[in-house]
Amino acid sequence: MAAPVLTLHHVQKAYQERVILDITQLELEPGVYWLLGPNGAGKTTSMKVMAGLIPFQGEIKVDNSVSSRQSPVQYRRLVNYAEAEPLYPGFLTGSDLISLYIKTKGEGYRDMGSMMKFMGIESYVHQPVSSYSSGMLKKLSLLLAFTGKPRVILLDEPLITLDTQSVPLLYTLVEEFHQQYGVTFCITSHQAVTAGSIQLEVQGTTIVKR
Ligand SMILES: Nc1ncnc2c1ncn2[C@@H]1O[C@H](COP(=O)(O)OP(=O)(O)OP(=O)(O)O)[C@@H](O)[C@H]1O
Repeated sequence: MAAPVLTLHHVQKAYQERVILDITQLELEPGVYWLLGPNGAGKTTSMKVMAGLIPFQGEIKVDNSVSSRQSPVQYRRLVNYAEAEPLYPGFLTGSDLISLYIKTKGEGYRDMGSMMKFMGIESYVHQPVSSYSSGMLKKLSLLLAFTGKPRVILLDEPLITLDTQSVPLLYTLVEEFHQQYGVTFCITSHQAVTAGSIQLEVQGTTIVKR
């Protein structure tokens, strides 16, 4: 059995008094996970918790060493997150955002220029994001999730607004980053995710392996 990449220990998240997540222990070995569950089950909440973006009780560790609680900055460099509906200040260009991410996350596994070309965003990357369609914005946000040298990449609803030509490109990147760089993925989607071989399900307040 491979060592876990992500370990959730006594993780609890409540909005006001309502408990949304209550996970005693969950260990994710290296892999590509597809997080399933009906509307309102808690998938986005789980992603935000795992990304260290919202307050929660308990602790999450990367590689059993970097703690979301004790080393939040280092933790966030190791866990990248792409939101379901990304929002950025409209006056910034795609290039501004890419430069900012590279500055904070450091050099990536792959050259950003070739990834931009691969995802087909190089033709509009110098325009302000206020001029992007929702699909153009989505592609940019997905690309930003591949910056730096993360151990885990969380993709919340990556397929929404993505055109049919771009879906296999995303799967290729997921496969490459998993196989070549050992990145673990956790993907939420209401559509079948062919790249996701291991299924996780949000059941009640817990995440279980199917
Ligand atoms: N900021 C918030 N404040 C209060 N309640 C919230 C907040 N965000 C989410 N919730 C509630 O938490 C529950 C889980 O929401 P979440 O967005 O995680 O579900 P989801 O599984 O991602 O749903 P969907 O499939 O519709 O995207 C829902 O009942 C929702 O109303």
